[in-house]
Amino acid sequence: MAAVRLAVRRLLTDLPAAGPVLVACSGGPDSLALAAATAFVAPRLGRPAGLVTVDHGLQPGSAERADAVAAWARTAGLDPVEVLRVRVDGRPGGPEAAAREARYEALVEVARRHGAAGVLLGHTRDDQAETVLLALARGAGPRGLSGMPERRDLDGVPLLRPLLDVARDDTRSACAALGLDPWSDPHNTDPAYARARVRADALPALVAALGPGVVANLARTARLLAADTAALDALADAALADVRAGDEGLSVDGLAALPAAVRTRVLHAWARELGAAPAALSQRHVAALDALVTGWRGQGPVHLPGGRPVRRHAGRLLG
Ligand SMILES: Nc1ncnc2c1ncn2[C@@H]1O[C@H](COP(=O)(O)OP(=O)(O)OP(=O)(O)O)[C@@H](O)[C@H]1O
Repeated sequence: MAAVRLAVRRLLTDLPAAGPVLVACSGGPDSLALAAATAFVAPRLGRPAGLVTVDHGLQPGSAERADAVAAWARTAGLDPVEVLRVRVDGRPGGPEAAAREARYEALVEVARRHGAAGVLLGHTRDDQAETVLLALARGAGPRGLSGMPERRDLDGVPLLRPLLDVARDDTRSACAALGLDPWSDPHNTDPAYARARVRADALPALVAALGPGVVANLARTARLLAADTAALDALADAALADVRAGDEGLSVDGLAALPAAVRTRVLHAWARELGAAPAALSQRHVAALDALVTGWRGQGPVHLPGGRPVRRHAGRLLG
């Protein structure tokens, strides 16, 4: 419990914005331990704290579970406490992605309504290690290997992850020590999901082969790469401003003079500006844009996701 409380205390002490924090709680062990720690720590720091639980309506008994989480939260002194019932069907993508999208939409709405300083999520160090391993396996670049950020703004609402350096075993022990009975999400153990297989098989195999430090080390790699990625992103922001050729696209000479790591980030940012959806924009698109600069042999336009063509003409990239 001490580790979880300390992590929450650190986050709340450093939080600049006024207003309540809202714990997003599924009823699972990680977010339940987070909610319990927040209920303890926040009043001592003079910070109002509430809880939000989302009922996706996808599993039998989900409404009762959400109500039980909310009832517990009220007894723990959290206020406001809200159960948000969301509709998941009719959204694109698989059911998991649709549920996540609906959940984040609802969390942002409730945070805005309460003028919240942030929404607290229960991702742990183990979740971070799994994320890094999954990213490595799909050949991700430094951004993917940076894992989940400790803080990110979604539509102006800070999403905060205070437990990224807390072991999952600690959240489980904290729940046990408090006599809480967390809910087990069947998806977490369903081998149909890559993350569940990493959790059940891949990470334990790595720990067995390389030692117990592996989980913390993977999370550390994420932190190191997050810092480097942020620095490169800042350089790329400045470089994009430098290579703009007025309204006439980007200067090829300016782009060619940049280090590749900065240039590909500039091209990625510019493609997003031109309307390419980030999720659809792959390394392949960016490599094709880069080839217009560094591998020029008179090739035709590059078609960004969404169909917009980018061509090279008279020393410029035009979108
Ligand atoms: N139904 C929900 N309602 C509110 N918040 C949720 C819900 N589901 C997930 N979250 C938030 O998102 C975080 C990550 O959820 P996810 O299901 O990916 O992870 P988890 O490791 O199973 O977490 P937990 O043990 O808390 O369920 C949770 O810790 C919680 O903060």
